[in-house]
Amino acid sequence: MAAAPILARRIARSGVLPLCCRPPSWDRAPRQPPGLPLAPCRAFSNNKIQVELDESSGVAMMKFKSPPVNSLSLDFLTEFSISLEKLENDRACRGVIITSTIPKIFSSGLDIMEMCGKNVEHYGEFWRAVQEMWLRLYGSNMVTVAAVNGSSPAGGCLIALSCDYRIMAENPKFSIGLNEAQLGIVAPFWFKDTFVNVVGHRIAERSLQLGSLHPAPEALKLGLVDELVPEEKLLEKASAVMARWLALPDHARQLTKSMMRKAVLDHLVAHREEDIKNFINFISKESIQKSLRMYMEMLKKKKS
Ligand SMILES: CCCCC/C=C\C/C=C\CCC/C=C/C(=O)SCCNC(=O)CCNC(=O)[C@H](O)C(C)(C)COP(=O)(O)OP(=O)(O)OC[C@H]1O[C@@H](n2cnc3c(N)ncnc32)[C@H](O)[C@@H]1OP(=O)(O)O
Repeated sequence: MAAAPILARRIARSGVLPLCCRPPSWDRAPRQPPGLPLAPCRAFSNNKIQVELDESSGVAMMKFKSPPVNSLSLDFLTEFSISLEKLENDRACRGVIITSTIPKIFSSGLDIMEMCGKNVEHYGEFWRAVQEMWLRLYGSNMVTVAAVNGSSPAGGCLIALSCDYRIMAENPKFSIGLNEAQLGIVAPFWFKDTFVNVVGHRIAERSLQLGSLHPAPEALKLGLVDELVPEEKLLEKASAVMARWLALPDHARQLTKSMMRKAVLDHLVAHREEDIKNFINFISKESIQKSLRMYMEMLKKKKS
């Protein structure tokens, strides 16, 4: 466990080469000729994320398993970035499906405790890890499909928004959205840009100002998710969608993805340090700390 902060610092300081700056790895996994025995499944599991790569299809299944709510702590974010990096560098992997092992929760977003009562150095390290995760996921050369099998507020929604395709369980009790305004905080420009790129400016403006969490059927209407399916069919559907996307030549799809996302990625890459300073200044304000504490109390009261 003591290695985690060191690892976090290492990965955070190493800098990321997002999609737009990396040479595309074209046609990564050759299709296995029919008749050969199935290629083995390779798995690696850290504390909070479990990954299984099926070499015959080139598809990895990434499952969040950090109870109680898959909150995005510094350790979680570090594991997430490392897992993405491993898959990105693995020529056998062409796509990743992201889902959760926790019933009813995809991810509860950034871990609020990482933003409460800590020192400036910690805030900087944490925010760099949030940036790193997004740069890797939004800039990934792989096909990324989010199988959203539970609620997905704020940072959880950002993960889904950063994928190429979103399928959500059709349970109206599950909601998704960038609800930062409800916590008295502000979604940074790159959360906003990712949201706008998915749902368009007007819907994003209204939803962000109100800090809305949209129940699954509403999320579908807004285009925030691409389809709803019964929960038990979610992974089957995600695999079918993945197969359709992987049927295209990798290089054409990757260059198209890069063209669509480059401006937004470049914006953060060019302003990374300034963005970290803004976060530190913002989150260190006593009024913001008070809002976050009140929000956490409200969450605890809701339980009792
Ligand atoms: C112009 C100037 C601009 C400058 C801007 C610069 C920078 C930007 C600044 C800040 C940006 C920050 C961006 C933040 C993004 C985020 O992601 S914030 C997190 C938002 N998340 C939420 O609001 C979710 C809150 N949680 C819930 O709604 C529910 O917990 C749930 C996920 C729906 C699950 O509900 P349920 O199953 O009923 O579980 P509980 O509510 O009982 O929760 C269990 C325990 O987990 C704790 N917890 C829940 N969420 C979080 C979280 N995100 N972080 C930490 N802990 C969390 C909860 O308190 C319970 O704990 P206990 O068991 O009571 O100890």
